Amino acid sequence: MTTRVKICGMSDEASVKAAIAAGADYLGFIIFPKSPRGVTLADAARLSALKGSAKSVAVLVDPDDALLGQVLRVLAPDIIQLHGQESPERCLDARNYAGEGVWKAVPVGGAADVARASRYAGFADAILFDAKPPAGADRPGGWGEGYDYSLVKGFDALPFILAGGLTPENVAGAITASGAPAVDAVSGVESAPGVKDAARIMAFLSAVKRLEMR
Ligand SMILES: O=C(O)c1ccccc1NCC(=O)[C@H](O)[C@H](O)COP(=O)(O)O
Repeated sequence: MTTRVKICGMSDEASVKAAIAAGADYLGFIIFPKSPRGVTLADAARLSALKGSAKSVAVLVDPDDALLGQVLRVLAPDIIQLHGQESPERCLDARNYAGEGVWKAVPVGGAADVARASRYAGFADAILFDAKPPAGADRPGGWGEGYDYSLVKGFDALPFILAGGLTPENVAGAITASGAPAVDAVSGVESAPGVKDAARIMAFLSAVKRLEMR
């Protein structure tokens, strides 16, 4: 089975080119100033122009209508990923600003969190399961923390993407444990927060492809 891959936190041309060369399906642009990988909309648009057949994902945290409008005008992303406290109805609103749909990030601490993600069925197009951020964190994602990936196995209310602590070293095991049809990495393909590592991006994609060939 083919597993889709999103490399998130694109902030420079070299890493966009590395992700495309490695075969990434989605490139994530984090429009959130507190992130070490945060980019301006103008920079996201400039980098997104290099995406070729990959899809662009605008990662936003509780955006208001004004920001959604700017995102549409400047970046025109294929996907909007909502990574805050957005309700199902807010996900539905955000669909008007994305070419292909909305992904809702849901932090997973236990089985109840996974079950609660079903409430987004009919409102979002996919769930991105992620780790819970550390207490007092100033951003909701990109912490490199994992969790028990088998908790999401069998989730079928919506398509899902597995995220949270994925690395070239653990992604094959995580796919096997979760049955994920798509995976997403930020910290695991960096050499330092916000600094993408082309060799680790390539190793991540290679690990996914090796698993598919088994
Ligand atoms: O990565 C960030 O800095 C970030 C900041 C604010 C909102 C979302 C963010 N990341 C979004 C993602 O989709 C990450 O891939 C996800 O949180 C997993 O990150 P990691 O565990 O570092 O791979």
